Amino acid sequence: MKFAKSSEQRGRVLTALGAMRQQLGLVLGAAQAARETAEAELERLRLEQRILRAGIAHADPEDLRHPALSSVQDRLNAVHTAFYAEASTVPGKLRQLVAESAPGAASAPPSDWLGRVGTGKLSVPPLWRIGSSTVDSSGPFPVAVPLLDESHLSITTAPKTRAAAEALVENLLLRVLSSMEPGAVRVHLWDIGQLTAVLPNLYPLSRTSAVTVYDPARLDDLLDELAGYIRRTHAQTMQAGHHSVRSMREALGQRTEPWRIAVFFGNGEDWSREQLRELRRIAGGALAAGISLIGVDLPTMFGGGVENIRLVDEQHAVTSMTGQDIVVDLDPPIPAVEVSAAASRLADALIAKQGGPRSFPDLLPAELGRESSARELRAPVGFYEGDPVEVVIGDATPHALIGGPSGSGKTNFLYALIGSLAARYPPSELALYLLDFKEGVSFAGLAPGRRDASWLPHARLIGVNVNTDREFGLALLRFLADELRRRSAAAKEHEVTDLAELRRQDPDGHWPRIVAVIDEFQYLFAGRDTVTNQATALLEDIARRGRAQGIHLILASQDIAGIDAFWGKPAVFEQCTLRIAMPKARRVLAETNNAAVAAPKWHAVVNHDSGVAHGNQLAHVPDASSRDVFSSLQRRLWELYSNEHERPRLFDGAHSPILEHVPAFAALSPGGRPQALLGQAIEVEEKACAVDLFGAPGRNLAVLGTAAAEALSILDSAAKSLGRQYRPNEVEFLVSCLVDRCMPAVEHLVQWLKGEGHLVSQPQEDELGACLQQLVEGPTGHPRILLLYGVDAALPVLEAKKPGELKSGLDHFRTVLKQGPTRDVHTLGWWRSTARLKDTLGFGSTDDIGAWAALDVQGSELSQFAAGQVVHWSPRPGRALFFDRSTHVSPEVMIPFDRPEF
Ligand SMILES: Nc1ncnc2c1ncn2[C@@H]1O[C@H](COP(=O)(O)OP(=O)(O)OP(=O)(O)O)[C@@H](O)[C@H]1O
Repeated sequence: MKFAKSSEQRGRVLTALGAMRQQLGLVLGAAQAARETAEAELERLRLEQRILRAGIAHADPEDLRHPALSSVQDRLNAVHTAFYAEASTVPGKLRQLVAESAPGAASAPPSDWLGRVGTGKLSVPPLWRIGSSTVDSSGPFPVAVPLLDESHLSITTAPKTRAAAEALVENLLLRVLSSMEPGAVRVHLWDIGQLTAVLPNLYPLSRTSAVTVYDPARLDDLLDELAGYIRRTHAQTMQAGHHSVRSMREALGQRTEPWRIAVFFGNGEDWSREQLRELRRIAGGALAAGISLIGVDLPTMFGGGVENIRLVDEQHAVTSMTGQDIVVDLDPPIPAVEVSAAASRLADALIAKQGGPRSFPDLLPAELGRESSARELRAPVGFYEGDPVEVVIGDATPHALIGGPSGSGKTNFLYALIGSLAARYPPSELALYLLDFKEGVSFAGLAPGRRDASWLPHARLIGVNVNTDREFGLALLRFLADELRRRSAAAKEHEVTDLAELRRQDPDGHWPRIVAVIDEFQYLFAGRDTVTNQATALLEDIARRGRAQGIHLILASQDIAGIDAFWGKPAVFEQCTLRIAMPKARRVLAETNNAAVAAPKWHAVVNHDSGVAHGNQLAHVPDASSRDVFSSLQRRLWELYSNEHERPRLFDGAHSPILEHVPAFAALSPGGRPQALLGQAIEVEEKACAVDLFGAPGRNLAVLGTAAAEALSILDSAAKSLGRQYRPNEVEFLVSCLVDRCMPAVEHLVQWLKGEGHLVSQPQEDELGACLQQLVEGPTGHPRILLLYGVDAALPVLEAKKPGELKSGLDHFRTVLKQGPTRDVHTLGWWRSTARLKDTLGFGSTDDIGAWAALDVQGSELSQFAAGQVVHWSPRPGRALFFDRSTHVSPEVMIPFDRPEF
């Protein structure tokens, strides 16, 4: 049973194996057959190839005997017939294609369009006619080449065909300029050999922006311009999320930039390696920026898309569009007079459209305050050939440097910029801090004035006449550095790195971009002193870190002086990547960039590339600073925003404030810790310098120096401000004046104090000793303020001891200074020299004078009263140096209040 089963199994296996063998045989047989067929086909194709190469007439006799010949011949005959059947339809198809792709002036005969103004706006015809060709009896068909947005063109001439090449280019340009609306296309012409004009018939257009002719020696200028333009447009289109000007135009449905055609007439000679490299680079990026290049006899091939036209003779050419075998009959040149007349008409149309020279209102947007500054600030400052030229303050160009000699229009430029920005961004998006170190009041009009009550709502601070108050510049820088820190901290808290992100994360925060304009900023560095050192450190910090936090500097100066000021401070200079050069400005742009030398009056070279030539953009800056021009915008902005925004702080170095007008004085009232106001602090915020008179040793004040008006002002404001903090009969002023010419002023103060209901006693010189003794030895009682004018004059009397007495008046005075403050007796005294103060204090410590205000006293004399530190102080009228050891690290400059003379 078992045996039967296994033999059955074996039989099944053998059958299966047999079947498989048969299948394999079949497969192998088929493979063999297929291989033979393939080999025969290969043989046939090789034969076909040989015959095609040599032609049947010259074929190898061996091949003519080849068994596959007849099948090869059949196939070739079939292809031939099919080709000619198809070819007869080609001219017709081409006619149709050109009619569709090259409408109007792009292909029609000149008589149809020459002299008419084009209307093309958003798109350009893809093809442009250059001539025609004939291949069969069906007649000529048009030959057209791609250009704008599509391709570059490379033309090579044969001997004696140069004029034909020029006519070809001229015809093409005329077709383009006549198809598109005025201003839509700009042509740049450069010819290596032409010392007169290139394409002279187009000359009428060269007085407009439509055609610019470059001097043969200034190829670099053209290359720089094109490279700079490509760079700018690239940045702009990428930022807007597009890869080319064309896609941006199509997406936006509006033209943001004109098309450009740059024509280079070479002569086959070599260019410098650098120029060739630059040209190839330009060719690579040009089409995306809307630039087409036309090269005639150039020693290089263009990168990017290019079509070639090779002139065979004066009327004929072959092109890469049509292939080597088709000869193109070039369109005949248009008569010169007709070209000139048409060019004039196009030029007139463009000029009419551009509407002549632009003025300040043309810089302003249709609606005020619509832009957001989250990413950057962008505003036009002028016009080039009718088109606006913008300034961008943002990531790549966080800070600006403006230079130009006196009278070249820097201030006017600043007004144009400020106006254009303020009109676009509301004050919640843009805060301006404006400082002018010039002797003058350039920005004063932006603050409320007597003639015009309006102010610029974006301005937070306006500093004028600060030429002698370098400390005010320092104060502004300190303020900006503090704001920088505040913003950095907020950014850290929200875990973001820049202003745009911070604003996204903190939509309710108030984070405007801050623009600080400092005119004649080099004053900050005028002197080898602490102001210069501190200003340098602060400026570097702000310049380096301001970009991310939306704090921007605009530094203006009369060129050399300003640039020299950067010696040893390259960080600031390098961060100012936006350069504005007024005509004849030197050293604002890169060393080899001479654009400012050639800039006409009332123009500026705007350069966003650290002054390198390819970044040059020339702009005519409209008059923004003459009467009523800026102020009419200011009034509109003021009407729009002044309700929600405070008026700017005006710091005018030429005018000292009046005590009674300052907010710190108005805020004083009885009840707190008494505070003597001495003058105005040189700070961004309006703030007074004050001494706290509390019950601790040293809470006395010494005024030092001979400048009587300032000394009187300081003591006057100290007394009046203290007076405001006591109720009637609460405090006693003991007033003694030992300087005759100051008597009337002191008397005036005494009357004022009495009028306020305060107790006033006026000890005479010979009573002073006894009075001082009384203050020390008598009962404490009510607070007393000792006001002593010209203490030094009293010293001889005070020093004298009365017979039988152990202590002199001076001894009592020293005790008053030492112990008085803890007994509610504070001395406010005026010494006319530091030596006399030293004499007064004797061997005692200078600590008893806890605060002082120095007038015409040299800094070196003051260090002993400032804990031994080096004191930099060059006395100047109307200013004092103030130090309070309980609050100051180092002394600060102060402006004594204005005190009417008697
Ligand atoms: N673009 C302009 N169009 C018409 N007038 C202008 C223009 N720019 C400046 N001006 C006029 O020229 C004069 C000098 O200009 P501006 O005060 O701006 O020069 P500046 O370079 O700031 O000179 P300085 O450094 O001496 O102050 C002013 O009277 C101004 O009105």
